[in-house]
Amino acid sequence: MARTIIAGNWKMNHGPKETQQFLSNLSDKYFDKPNVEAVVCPPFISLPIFQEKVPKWLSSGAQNMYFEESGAFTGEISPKMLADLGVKYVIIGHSERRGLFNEKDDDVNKKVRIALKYGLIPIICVGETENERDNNKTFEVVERQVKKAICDTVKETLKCLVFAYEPVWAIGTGKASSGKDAEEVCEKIRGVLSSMGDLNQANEIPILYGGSVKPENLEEYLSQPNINGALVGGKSLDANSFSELLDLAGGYLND
Ligand SMILES: O=C[C@H](O)COP(=O)(O)O
Repeated sequence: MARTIIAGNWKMNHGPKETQQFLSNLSDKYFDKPNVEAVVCPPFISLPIFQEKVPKWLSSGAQNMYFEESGAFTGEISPKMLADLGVKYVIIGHSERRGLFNEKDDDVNKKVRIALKYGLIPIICVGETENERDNNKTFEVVERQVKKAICDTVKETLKCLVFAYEPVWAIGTGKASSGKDAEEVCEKIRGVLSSMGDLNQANEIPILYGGSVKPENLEEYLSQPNINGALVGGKSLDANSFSELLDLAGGYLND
């Protein structure tokens, strides 16, 4: 059974000062829950202060990275730099990277492979646009994204991956997918993973849902057999709502 993860993606929000404030607000609110792994992915510039102040029960992630180790790549951050800083996770292939920065399946694959080389756990984002959904292309798109993201990775590394199913139309729109619809796609993702490795390995891979997750709808996703947590944007920015999500997940899993 895959572990449960609640991961916050701050996107381009919270510089070092706000990061410090967030962590100090969070420390008054939340206590370690052994059954839920909590992750926050701040912007690059806030990662050092986050690493310095983060409580033991909270893990860090980057929101992106480049697929080369070093060199003349102005403005980029390498996997080695993230690993040296002690960052644990890295989001790869978020739809904002794919859509706004023209990131292709092939780039995603290169990033996944080098992340694994440096011991970073990739949170690989997949998901269809509204137009693709309207044209019944959801399964086809997601299957392609999953397969391409991990092609040429060794079978043994499958267990080091995390996937996030984020329908593009649900991100930041307040138009969350229903639990049932998200489950169908996450079940499909697990099936694809199983066909590329084996069922046991596939069952160990956390598959998160992302897109307008909030305390009011979290349980709808956690109650699905193939959804193992959430990748949260807006509601992870504030220590109150983020800790509420963690508490709800911890409480739900204990019931
Ligand atoms: O990475 C997180 C997702 O893009 C979801 O963002 P959201 O919770 O603001 O819809």
